[in-house]
Amino acid sequence: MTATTLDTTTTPAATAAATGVTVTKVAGRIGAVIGGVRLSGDLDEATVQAIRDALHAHKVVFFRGQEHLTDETQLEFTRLLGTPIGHPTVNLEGEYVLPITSEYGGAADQWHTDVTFVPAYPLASILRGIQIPEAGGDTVWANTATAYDELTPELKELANSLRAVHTNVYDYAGFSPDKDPEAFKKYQEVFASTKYETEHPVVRVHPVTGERTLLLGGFVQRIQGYSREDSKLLIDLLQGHVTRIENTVRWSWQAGDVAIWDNRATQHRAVSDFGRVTRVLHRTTVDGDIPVGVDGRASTPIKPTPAEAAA
Ligand SMILES: O=C(O)CCC(=O)C(=O)O
Ligand SMILES: [Fe+2]
Repeated sequence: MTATTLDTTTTPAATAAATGVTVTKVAGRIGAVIGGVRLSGDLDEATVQAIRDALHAHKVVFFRGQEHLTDETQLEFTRLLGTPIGHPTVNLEGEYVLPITSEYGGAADQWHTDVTFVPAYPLASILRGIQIPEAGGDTVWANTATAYDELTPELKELANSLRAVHTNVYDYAGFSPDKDPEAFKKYQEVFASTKYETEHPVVRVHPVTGERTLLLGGFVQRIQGYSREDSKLLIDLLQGHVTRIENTVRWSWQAGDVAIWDNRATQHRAVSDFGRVTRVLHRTTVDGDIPVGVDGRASTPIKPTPAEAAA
C-alpha cells in the first residue's frame, strides 16, 4: 500500500492507520486478513470502526492467532459490532454461542446466507476455529455484490423485480445421516421446530454501502409468481453468478482463527472433505435489519403466522 498523508481521521484508511490495524486482501474480489488486533470486548472505537470498514469493503475478514478468546470474550467482542442474537430454533433463549460441530456428521456444505428464513436476519456472523482437522474443512465465501455487478443490464432488471420465499423447513447443514442417524434426525427436528417463511427481494440494497446484492442461498424455496420449474431455472441462473469462483475466497482454518462476514453481502459454505474427524467452530451472530429491494419494498414475513406464533 502506498503511504498517503491525510488531514482527516475519518476515512477508513486513516482510521486503520491511526490504530495500527493492517488490512491485506486475500482474493481479488473478496476477503482480507486484519492484523494488529487482539480481539476482545475492550477494543477502542477507532479499532472497531476500522474492523467495520474492512468488513464492508472486503465482505469477510480474517484474524489469525486469537487463541485467547473464550465463548464469553467472543460474545463481548460481538457486542461491539451490535446486538448478539441466538439461532432462532437451535439456541435456547438467551444463548448466543452456536457450536458448529461435525459430531452429527458432515458440515454446512450447501451455499447459504445465515438465517435468511426470517425477515431481519443477522447482519454479521463471527466464527472462531476451535478444533480444526489436519487437512480439509475449509470455508468458502462468495461476494453477492460483485455477483450482481457482473449481470447484464437486462438480467439486473429481471433480478430487481423478483421476490423469493426463504424457509428453514429443510436442513441446510447437509449433515450426512450415515454417521449418527439418531443425532441427525434430532438436529433436523430442532432446526425446523418452528417453521419460518419469509419473502425477500432477490436484490437487496445494502444499508451501509448502498451496493446491490443478490439475496438467495440454500434457504430459498421458490420465486414468487413463477412455477416450480421456472423458479429453479431462475435461481440456478443467478446463484451460478454468486458462486462463480472469481467471486469467492477460501479460508484454510487454524485453531484460534476468527472470520467475520457481512451476512448482507455474502454467501458461504463449508468444504466437507475432512472425513470423520471432529471439527468444531463457535459462531456468534449480530442482529440484522429488514432488507429493502431496489424498488424500496421491504421483506415480509409469511410464517409463522400471528396465530401460529401465539400457539
Ligand atoms: O462450518 C463452516 O465452515 C461454516 C459454518 C456455517 O455455515 C456458519 O457458521 O454459519
Ligand atoms: Fe452459515
